[in-house]
Amino acid sequence: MSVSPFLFETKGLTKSFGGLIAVNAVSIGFKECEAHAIIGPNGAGKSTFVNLLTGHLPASGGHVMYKGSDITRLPAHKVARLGIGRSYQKTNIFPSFTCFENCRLAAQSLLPHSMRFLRPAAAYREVSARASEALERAGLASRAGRMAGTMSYGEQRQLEIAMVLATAPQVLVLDEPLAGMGKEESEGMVRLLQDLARSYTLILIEHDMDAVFAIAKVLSVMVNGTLLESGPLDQIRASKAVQDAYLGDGAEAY
Ligand SMILES: Nc1ncnc2c1ncn2[C@@H]1O[C@H](COP(=O)(O)OP(=O)(O)OP(=O)(O)O)[C@@H](O)[C@H]1O
Repeated sequence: MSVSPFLFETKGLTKSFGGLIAVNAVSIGFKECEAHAIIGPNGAGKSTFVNLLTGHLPASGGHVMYKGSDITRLPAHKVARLGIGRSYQKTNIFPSFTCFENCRLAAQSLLPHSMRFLRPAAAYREVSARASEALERAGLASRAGRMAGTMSYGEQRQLEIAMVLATAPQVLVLDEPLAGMGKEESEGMVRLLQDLARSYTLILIEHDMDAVFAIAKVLSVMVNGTLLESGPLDQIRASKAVQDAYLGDGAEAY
């Protein structure tokens, strides 16, 4: 039996909503510690695809493989516990809690089973340490005691990333992390994601093509639920099919 070169992989993944096939037999491989962006016009099926990847939606067909195991039927909380962290298009924080408390809650929610046997004080220390590390990694150490809802929009999106990091993931699945950000905030987020791409497997949905080109090493292009092409940045940039369908004259419209 051949060993897959991929950490995370879909095989013929399909999702229908009634008569609409939102994701149509999509097979994509994600290598360890590689930044991989999924791009495509509105309605191409990108969010549905990552919802299938992370167990937030049940697949109609096909498979999701992680470290050689079939995880297609696992619910979202079990997928998360395997080390697949996920952020959402909309901010998902508790605004009246501090940044530290938000991260601590995130860390606690995915406490590994092994840690459930720790005494409460030791578990509290471990969870607090994870929360502090995550804030530091996301560039928010100085904001630990700040009430989340009083921060700028850009910092709230950074906090969301910190909350995912607090769950000690190996894979980060980020759905439009730059959405709604101004120029300066976007630049800060790109730097953060470039840094994270050095230690995590990053799966990114993003419409900002400058950001995608600055962060991702591999691109997969979806159009109308199907995978048009998947490959290294230069291959996708040079692809006639991709230019015609997506990156051509109208690319900036997305
Ligand atoms: N829960 C649902 N029920 C019915 N149709 C849905 C559902 N979720 C998504 N769709 C449809 O599936 C298609 C793919 O949507 P999806 O949100 O995955 O696209 P997308 O590429 O993420 O778009 P965007 O870039 O605008 O976020 C669209 O036609 C959408 O209307």
